[in-house]
Amino acid sequence: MDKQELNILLVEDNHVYVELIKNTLENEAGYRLTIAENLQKARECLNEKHPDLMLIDFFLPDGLATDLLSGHVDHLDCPVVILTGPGDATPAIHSMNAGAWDYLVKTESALADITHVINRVMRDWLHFLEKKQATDMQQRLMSILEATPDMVAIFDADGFAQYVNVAGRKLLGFSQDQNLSELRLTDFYPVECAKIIRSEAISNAIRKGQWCGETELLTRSKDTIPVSQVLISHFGELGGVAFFSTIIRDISEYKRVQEKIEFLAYHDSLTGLINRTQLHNELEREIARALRHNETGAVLFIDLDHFKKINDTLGHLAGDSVLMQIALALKANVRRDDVVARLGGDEFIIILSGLPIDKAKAAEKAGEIAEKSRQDIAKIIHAESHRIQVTASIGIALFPLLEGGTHELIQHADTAMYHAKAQGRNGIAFYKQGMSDAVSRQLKLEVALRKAIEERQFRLYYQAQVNIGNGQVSGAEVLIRWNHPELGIIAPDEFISVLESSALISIVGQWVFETACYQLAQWVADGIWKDDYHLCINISPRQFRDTDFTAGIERVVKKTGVPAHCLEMEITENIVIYDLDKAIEIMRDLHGLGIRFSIDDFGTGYSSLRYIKRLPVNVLKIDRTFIQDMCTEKDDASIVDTIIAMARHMGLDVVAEGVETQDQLELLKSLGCPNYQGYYFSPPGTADEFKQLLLAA
Ligand SMILES: Nc1nc2c(ncn2[C@@H]2O[C@H](COP(=O)(O)O[C@H]3[C@@H](O)[C@H](n4cnc5c(=O)[nH]c(N)nc54)O[C@@H]3COP(=O)(O)O)[C@@H](O)[C@H]2O)c(=O)[nH]1
Repeated sequence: MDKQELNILLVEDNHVYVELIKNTLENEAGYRLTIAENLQKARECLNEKHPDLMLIDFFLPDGLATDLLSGHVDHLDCPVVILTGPGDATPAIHSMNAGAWDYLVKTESALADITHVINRVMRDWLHFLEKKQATDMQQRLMSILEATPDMVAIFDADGFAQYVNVAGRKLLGFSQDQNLSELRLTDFYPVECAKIIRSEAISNAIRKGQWCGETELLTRSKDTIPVSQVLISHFGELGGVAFFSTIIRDISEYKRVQEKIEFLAYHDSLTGLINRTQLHNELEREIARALRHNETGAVLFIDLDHFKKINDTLGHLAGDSVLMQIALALKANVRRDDVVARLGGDEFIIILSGLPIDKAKAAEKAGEIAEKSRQDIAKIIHAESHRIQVTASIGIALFPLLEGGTHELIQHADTAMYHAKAQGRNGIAFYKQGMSDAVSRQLKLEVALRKAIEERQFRLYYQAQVNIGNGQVSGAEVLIRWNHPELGIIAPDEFISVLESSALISIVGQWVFETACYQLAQWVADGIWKDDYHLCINISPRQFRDTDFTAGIERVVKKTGVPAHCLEMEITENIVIYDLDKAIEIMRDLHGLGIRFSIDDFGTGYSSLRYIKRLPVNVLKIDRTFIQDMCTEKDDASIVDTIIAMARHMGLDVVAEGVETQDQLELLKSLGCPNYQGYYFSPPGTADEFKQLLLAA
C-alpha cells in the first residue's frame, strides 16, 4: 500500500505521546493522522474518516480500548494496534483476545519502531482481507452450486464421487447426507450408457478437456432419466487429471415436448393417424419394399360424402367425433403393418402392403378391404347423441407403378375416388388409364351446372303422349333442357348424371316438378287440359331418396293447386334397388295424394315382376330401344308383345317410347299397345308449342 495514502486514526489522550507519534508518522513516514482523545471521538472518527489503521491507547478517559473492540471487531474495517504502558502485559493480552492485530508498548525505542509495526500489520491485514474474500467467494460459489437446479458433481481422478450437489442427489434419489464416495461416475448410468461414458465421455474429456452429450442417468430406484451432460477434466500441476467435474441437466420435459412436436409434425392431432408428410415417407418405403420383394400394394383414397353437411348441421365437435370414429374403424379393418393416414378434412388414405404379385388377385383383395371399410363407415355412427349416417367414396390404385412415384400414385387413387363419386357416391372405383380426363370433365361440368342453377338457365320441354286408338293427345312428358348461354340448348343425357352424382339433382328435380305444376295449373285454368290427361315428370333415384322428397311434392301440389291425379311420376327400376320397402312406402304416400307412377325404360333394367307386383305402379313405358328395331328384329317385337300382354294381365297402362315411323305405330296397334310417344307424332317442344297441340285436340 502506498504510504502517502495511509490514513491512521490515533486514539490517545496523552499529548506527549501524541506529539511523539505524530512526529514519526506524519513527518517521517508521511502518513495522514487523525487524532481522537477518547472513545467517544474515536467512534465518530471511525464512522467519518474510515481510517486504514487505528492506534489506540488501552486506557482512555472514557473507557478501555477493549470497550471499543469487544463486540465490534468484526465490523471494524481496519486493523487495530493497542498502545500500552510498559510493565504490565495484561492489557495487551486482553486487547489481542478482543481482536486487536498487534500491540505496542509505549517506550521510546518501541515508538521509534512504530512505522515498521504499522507496515507489518497492514501487510497482515491485506493478506487477511484477501483470504477473507477468497473464503467469501468460496461460500458464495458453494451456495450457488447447492441452489442450482442442475446436478453438479466432482469425481476424483479414479472416478469416485467427491461431491454431488443438492439437485444431483435429488435427481438420483440420494439423501443429502448419504455418503456417495464409494460410487464411481459410471455407477450413475444404465449399462449401455455407462459403456459410452467409459469409452467416449471420459476419454474425450481427458483428451480434449471436456465432453458434452446426451445420455441417461440411472436413479437409485432404477428409473432412467434423459440428461444433457458436460464432463470436464481438471488437470494438476504435473499435467495429469486431478479430478473431473460434471454438470448434468434433466431434459425429461424437453424430451417430452420434443417428442410431442415430432409426433405433431408427422401425425394428425385429431385422430392420431399419420399425416400427409409422413404418408409420403411411408408410401416411398412401401413402394421400395414392393419392388424389392416383388409384391403388389394398394393405395385406398377415402373421401367422405357430404361431410360438410355434418359440420354445418351438427357443429364441428360432432364432425370431429365422426372423424375420430372413422379413423378407428379404418385402423381396425387393416393389419398392423398397413398404414392409415388422414390427409386433412374428410380425406383418409390406407396403404395396403404385401398383396399378391398377381395384379388381379391384389385388386380383388384391395377391393374387399375397401368394401369392408366402406360398409363400416356407412354403419350409423352416433355422434353427440345424434344419429349420423356417413358414407364414403373410395378410389383404389395399385403399386408399384411402371412410371411415377408417391405423388402420381396418390393422384391416381384420388382420381379413382372422384370417379366413384361421379358414379353416385358411397362406392368404390379402381384407377384406370384415361380416368383423369373424365373426372376433370365431370368437375368442370359440375361447376357450370351450379352456375346454371344460380342463373336459371334450365328450361322445360313437353312431348306429347298419344292414345293409339283415337290418335288424340293423352298427356305429355316433361323433359328438361339446359339453355347454355354459349352452347345453346343442351340435352339432359349430357348433364343429368352429373346432377345426380353431385346431388344437385335434388334442387333441379324440385324445380322441374314445381315449374311443371305451375304450367299444368295454367293449362287447367285455360281449360285446355282434360281431366284424364297425364303430365309425366321424371324423378331421379337420387331425388327419390331425399328425406324430405314426399313433403316437398305435397307442398308444391298444394301450393299450385294442380289436380294430383293428372300427375304421373316416371321412375326407373333402379329406384327400388336401394331399398324396396322404403320405395313402396314413398310411392304409397304419393299415391295417396292421387299421383300415378310409371316405370320408365321398362325392359332395360332390373325388370323383375316380383317387385313390380308389389309397387303401386300404373304404367309401363316400353324403352325405345325395343321399339326402334321391332319391325326388323323378331326378338324385340316379341319383347314388346310380352310387355304389353303382361301389363294388360296386371291391369297396367302402357306407353311405347320413341315411335318414329308409321310401321312402328301400326305394329304397336296390332299388338294392342294403348299409347305411344315419339317423333312420329311430335318431338319435345316448348310449353307454347305443346299448347298448340292441346288447342288442336
Ligand atoms: N331426372 C330427370 N330426368 C330427365 C328429365 N328430363 C329428361 N330426363 C331424362 O333424360 C334422358 C334424355 O331425355 P331427352 O334427351 O329429353 O330425351 C327424351 C326424348 O327427347 C327422347 N325421345 C322421344 N321421342 C323419341 C323418338 O321418337 N326418338 C328418339 N330417338 N328419341 C325420342 O326420349 C327421351 C325420353 O325418354 P324417357 O324419359 O325414357 O321417356 C331421358 O332418360 C329422360 O328421362 C328431368 O327433368 N329429370
